[in-house]
Amino acid sequence: MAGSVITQAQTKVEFDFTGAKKKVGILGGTFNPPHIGHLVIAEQVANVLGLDLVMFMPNATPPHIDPKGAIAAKHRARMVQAAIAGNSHFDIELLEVQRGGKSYTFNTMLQLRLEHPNYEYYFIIGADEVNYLPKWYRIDELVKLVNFVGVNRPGQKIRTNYPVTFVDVVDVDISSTDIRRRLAQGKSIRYLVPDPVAAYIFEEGLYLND
Ligand SMILES: Nc1ncnc2c1ncn2[C@@H]1O[C@H](COP(=O)(O)OP(=O)(O)OP(=O)(O)O)[C@@H](O)[C@H]1O
Ligand SMILES: O=C(O)c1ccc[n+]([C@@H]2O[C@H](COP(=O)([O-])O)[C@@H](O)[C@H]2O)c1
Repeated sequence: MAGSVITQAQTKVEFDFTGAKKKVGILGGTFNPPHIGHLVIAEQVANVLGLDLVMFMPNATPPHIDPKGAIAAKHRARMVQAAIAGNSHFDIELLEVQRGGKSYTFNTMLQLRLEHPNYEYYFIIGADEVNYLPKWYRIDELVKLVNFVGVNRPGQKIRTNYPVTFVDVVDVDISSTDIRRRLAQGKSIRYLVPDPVAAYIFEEGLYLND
């Protein structure tokens, strides 16, 4: 009897060690600044797909857009930290900020998969990025490294031939562009970003002269 209990326990430990991969979402972004839309999509995708964790990953230099107007990565990373504080299944991934240069997702995911062989990755992107996937660096190889998860975004129709899992989220019509514009015009951003992010923006005087 005791022997079989021990055998069962040993079998279970072996199964957990070798078989069960952690399901980890990644929300990559410029986060210039992070806003409620980011938090909503991360939370709802995690909930629907049963993710153990979502890593918010600020880039260093965005690979495809003119970085003019993107404030220093250290500010964007601190704002992400402030935005996710208090949610135990959100965390920050600083690999791209530490590596510097253009943040190509293919390079990042190769590195992360080497560092965490027991993680299965789900890379979350909004509809605008889903439509842009054909232009991503080494996209045909990248789709084999991660599971892409696409979410709806107001004003964006989704069209893609790439393997993307769609998760329907509550429409949140908020963008970093609009928040920067509001700040430059002296308009309120309250409830568009978490309070600690707004506090950081005002303390540091970010975006006021855009
Ligand atoms: N309101 C939203 N609904 C759905 N997806 C979103 C939303 N906001 C951002 N995303 C997605 O989150 C990721 C990171 O977004 P990013 O940091 O570039 O914010 P953004 O609001 O798109 O910024 P910007 O307006 O400066 O382009 C992207 O994949 C983007 O599509
Ligand atoms: O690797 C690429 O070619 C690539 C092209 C466009 C976007 N990305 C990544 O997609 C994420 C969202 O990008 P953005 O510009 O919408 O913040 C962010 O992690 C980017 O680094 C990556």
